[in-house]
Amino acid sequence: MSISSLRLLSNVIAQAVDTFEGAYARAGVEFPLLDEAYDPADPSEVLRSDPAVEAASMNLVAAAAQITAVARQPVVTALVSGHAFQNLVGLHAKEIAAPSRADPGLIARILRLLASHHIFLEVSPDVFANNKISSTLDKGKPSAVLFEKPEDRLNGTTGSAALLEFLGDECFKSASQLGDALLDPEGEQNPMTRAFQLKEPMFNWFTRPENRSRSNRFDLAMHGTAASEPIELIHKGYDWSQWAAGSVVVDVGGGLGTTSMEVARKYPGLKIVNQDLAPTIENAKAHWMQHFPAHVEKKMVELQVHDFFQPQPVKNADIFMLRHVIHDWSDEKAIVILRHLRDAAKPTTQIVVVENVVPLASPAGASQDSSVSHIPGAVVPQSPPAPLLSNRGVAMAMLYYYDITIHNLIGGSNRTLQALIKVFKKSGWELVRIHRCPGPEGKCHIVGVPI
Ligand SMILES: C[S@@+](CC[C@H](N)C(=O)[O-])C[C@H]1O[C@@H](n2cnc3c(N)ncnc32)[C@H](O)[C@@H]1O
Repeated sequence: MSISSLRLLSNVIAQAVDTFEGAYARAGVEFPLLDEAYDPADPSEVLRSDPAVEAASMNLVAAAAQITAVARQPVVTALVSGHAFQNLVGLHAKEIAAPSRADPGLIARILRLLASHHIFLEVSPDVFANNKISSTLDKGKPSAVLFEKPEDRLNGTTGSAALLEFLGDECFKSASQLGDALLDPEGEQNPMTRAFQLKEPMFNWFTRPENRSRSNRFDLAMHGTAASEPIELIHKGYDWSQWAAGSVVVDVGGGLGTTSMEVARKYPGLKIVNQDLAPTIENAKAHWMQHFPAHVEKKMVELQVHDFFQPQPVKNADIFMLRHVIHDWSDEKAIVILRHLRDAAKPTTQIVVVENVVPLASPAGASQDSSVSHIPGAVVPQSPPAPLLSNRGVAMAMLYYYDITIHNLIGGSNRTLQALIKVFKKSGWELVRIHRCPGPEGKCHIVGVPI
């Protein structure tokens, strides 16, 4: 990369800063400070989801990461990346070292590492406080209460802390086995199976009584994905209004039913069937009674135990929705799931797969290739400014981290469009349309009809 490319990157950064400055000045609010606690309702945080601010933020993150990669010694970048898994460990400030009976010196060193990544503040030597980033994980309870009843620690939280715990536990421990599995082609290929000595896939293992707290944490963690992917996005792609009252939406592997609940709130005439494994459906019943009892009382939602590797019992579905489900599984298993839905479908049934379509990092990456350009929504409308990577690099890193994490846990993958088309076709569905939701993550609603 030449010096002029560095200049181009710094121009991208300067332009993004201009956009931030203009938007905050016009709204008359201060830009949020990192040293303050996080409050999602604060106008300065709300303004972050303004489309222009969001786009500028993506460019700024991508350019800042790219200019860092160029400017820093390559070996230092490689070594810092090699330690990146440590960023996933969320810890409290020094004063809770006593109830946790951890070594306060070690706690301080870990917190200092996090503070160096702008997570927590070291306000004076060995004294740490929350900042905006660490406070997103606050469980809202004093540490004495948390340690008195650790099994209740996540109750009543948004799910962000549950998601981080899941990343630091099952995901991190599984990731430690990825290299060994790769270099042992004759041995066990699934990193989580190696790490936890499993005899069954993660989700079946979760249903064991001794894993109830892991399963509860996972359900809450999935609910917590709403923090980075606002739940209203379900209305910003697929057109739910095309379906008359009485139409049946089956949320396959729906978890607590967070997404179908949002659909039902806006279209209360739709009948929801939320399907999942038994322990999750038990949690889903409590979740719906707490958050949308009216729909339960009107019998407009059925919370049904169903294993999606078995024939689909609902034969009158208008929509089968699968959010973050197909990406959990290998092609072979995803085809079994979708084939059961195809066998139960009416000619007019649609499937709506809610997940990301992975852009390649190559120059053609964002738009995929011309063989798919006839599919509405296949081509990404906007390319990032040069010389940013076509997939916006580190600004989209989460997508690629999750891709590898899903592989480590259960052998699934975040798929490219071509891979999705293939899986749809092999299970009797034609991928007809993609709705790209606004926002940094680029979540897609991928629509299929029976072949
Ligand atoms: C990644 S989560 C997504 C949950 C939900 N759709 C959401 O977006 O929050 C995958 C879901 O698939 C469920 N699941 C896994 N194996 C299953 C099976 N064999 N049958 C039914 N559900 C299953 C899990 O319990 C979990 O709730």
